[in-house]
Amino acid sequence: MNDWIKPYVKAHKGLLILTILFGVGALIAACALLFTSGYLISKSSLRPENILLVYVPIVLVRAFGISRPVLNYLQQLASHSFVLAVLSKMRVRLFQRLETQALVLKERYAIGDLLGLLADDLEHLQNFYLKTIFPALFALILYGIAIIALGVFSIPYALLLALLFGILVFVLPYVALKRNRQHMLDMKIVRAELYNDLTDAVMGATDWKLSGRADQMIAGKQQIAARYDRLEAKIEASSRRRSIVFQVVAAASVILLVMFGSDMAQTAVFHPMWIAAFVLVALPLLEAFMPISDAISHFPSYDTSFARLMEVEGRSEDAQPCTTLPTGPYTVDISNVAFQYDNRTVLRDVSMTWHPRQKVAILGKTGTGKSTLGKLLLGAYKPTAGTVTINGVHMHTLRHDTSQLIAVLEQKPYLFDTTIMNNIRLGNVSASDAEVIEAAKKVQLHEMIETLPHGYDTRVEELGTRFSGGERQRIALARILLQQTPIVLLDEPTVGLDPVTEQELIHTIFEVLSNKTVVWITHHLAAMAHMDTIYMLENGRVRVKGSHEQLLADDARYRKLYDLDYPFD
Ligand SMILES: Nc1ncnc2c1ncn2[C@@H]1O[C@H](COP(=O)(O)OP(=O)(O)OP(=O)(O)O)[C@@H](O)[C@H]1O
Repeated sequence: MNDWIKPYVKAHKGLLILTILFGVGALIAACALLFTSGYLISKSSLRPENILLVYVPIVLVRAFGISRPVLNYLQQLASHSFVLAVLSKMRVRLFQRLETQALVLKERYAIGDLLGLLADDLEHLQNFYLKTIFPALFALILYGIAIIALGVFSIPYALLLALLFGILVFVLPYVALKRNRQHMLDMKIVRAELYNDLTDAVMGATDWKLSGRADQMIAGKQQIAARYDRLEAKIEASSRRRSIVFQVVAAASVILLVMFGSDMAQTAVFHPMWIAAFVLVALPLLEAFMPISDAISHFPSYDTSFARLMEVEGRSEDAQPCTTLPTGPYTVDISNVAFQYDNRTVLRDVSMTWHPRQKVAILGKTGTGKSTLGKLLLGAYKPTAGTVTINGVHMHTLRHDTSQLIAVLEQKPYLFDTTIMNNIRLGNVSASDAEVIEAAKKVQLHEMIETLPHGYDTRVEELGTRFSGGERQRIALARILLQQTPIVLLDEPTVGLDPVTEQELIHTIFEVLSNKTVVWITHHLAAMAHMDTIYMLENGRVRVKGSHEQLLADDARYRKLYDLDYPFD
């Protein structure tokens, strides 16, 4: 937690000091306003012969009346500037940590968890300062000043007031923290469950509807929401009970100050005129103490927010990043690689070397570790044993530079809800319109785009639903052409396409990628004739390797698979 607070507090010390000065200043001005007002009322009630006799308190009331809101405003300005500056740095830090895990994000976090992290935890931390730390700090400083000020007149009264105010400043917040700790933690868990459940429900809404169980899904959500409401009601009830105790102690403090005033007046320490002044000061003091208990009771939820942020940090790649990108031509070397997920070995002793412009297929049935090998190539994971290098540089040390060397075409490329032009330009944001059109022509999309109502400025709706599978792959392929990487990784890019569209796409892919290294991950043999080397994986090992013709001739298993895919060849 310290790690997510200390550096920011240090970096914005100036704003923090200003916040404290203005905040305490505003509260002192509020006390002084009521003090001088009390004096002014008492003095005026004695009918001073001349207005000049109360001239000074009148000016002071005006001065404090104006300075209080001004200082309050300045305090808000400084505290919000501090919080916004800190939050923006925290946000950048969180995004940077998530970015290093981008390729494995979906496997590591549920989408609801991520939303909770970004929307809830981070935003929530602004309350940590604005609603908890600052008010508690101001109240504490004011508590000290009030007791010292009273101690100047009477030590016993100061001690008694220290005791009463102590209940408000220390005991009630402590009780609130103790009693609400579990409720707050439960609330955080239920809220995370709600986020998770809702994202899951939205993603799977079609399936709920089609299975005729939409009502059941809604009832499930209502149950979680009801649990959340019950927890909120419990916290609310304990806040009400604390409020009653607060009012009783506050009343006792006012009575104590009345007694103090009259005692002082009787022993002629000061004139009875000052009694009202001392009593009225209690009001802004009590107002400052009021929000502390509620604020402190939220501490456990900040704790969990910090814990989740630290967990993300702990999971981010800890390897030393490579500082210089290797220069081409590029050879990829996979040497004796093994990989485990949670102690379960999915790749064993895998070795391959891919030369520049080589066309390579990683073939194997579902679950043999093909995609895992792809992720090792992209540097998303560090191998458990062995190395994956490009011109001698370990892939997992390349981090975001990987995208300069390897482009990826997946089964379902994501199309963003913007124009086709922008969607293609994603491959290289500095590409001109002419370069985008050139790429679209190469992947044979240009004519289709020209027929759309706004041509290249036609918007791709969310998830790209207006395009067919083949068209989406071509848009993604055009992106890859603009990205200009020497290596392209294709992970089942033609799955789900009809055989004619598939063959047309394969033809385009090999035509436009002829001068690049192509790594094709698949369980199906459609593109094998274009490959220089095919590696057949089985149970995480390379069972056999060779060209399409060699394997057809020498490997019965390969031949059988080919016959299943293409029975009439
Ligand atoms: N993040 C993960 N955590 C734990 N196990 C995983 C993870 N990702 C994959 N696995 C497991 O590792 C094995 C290999 O998975 P991988 O996705 O690499 O196989 P694949 O050959 O690409 O399969 P497919 O063709 O179905 O995509 C599978 O048994 C899978 O369940």
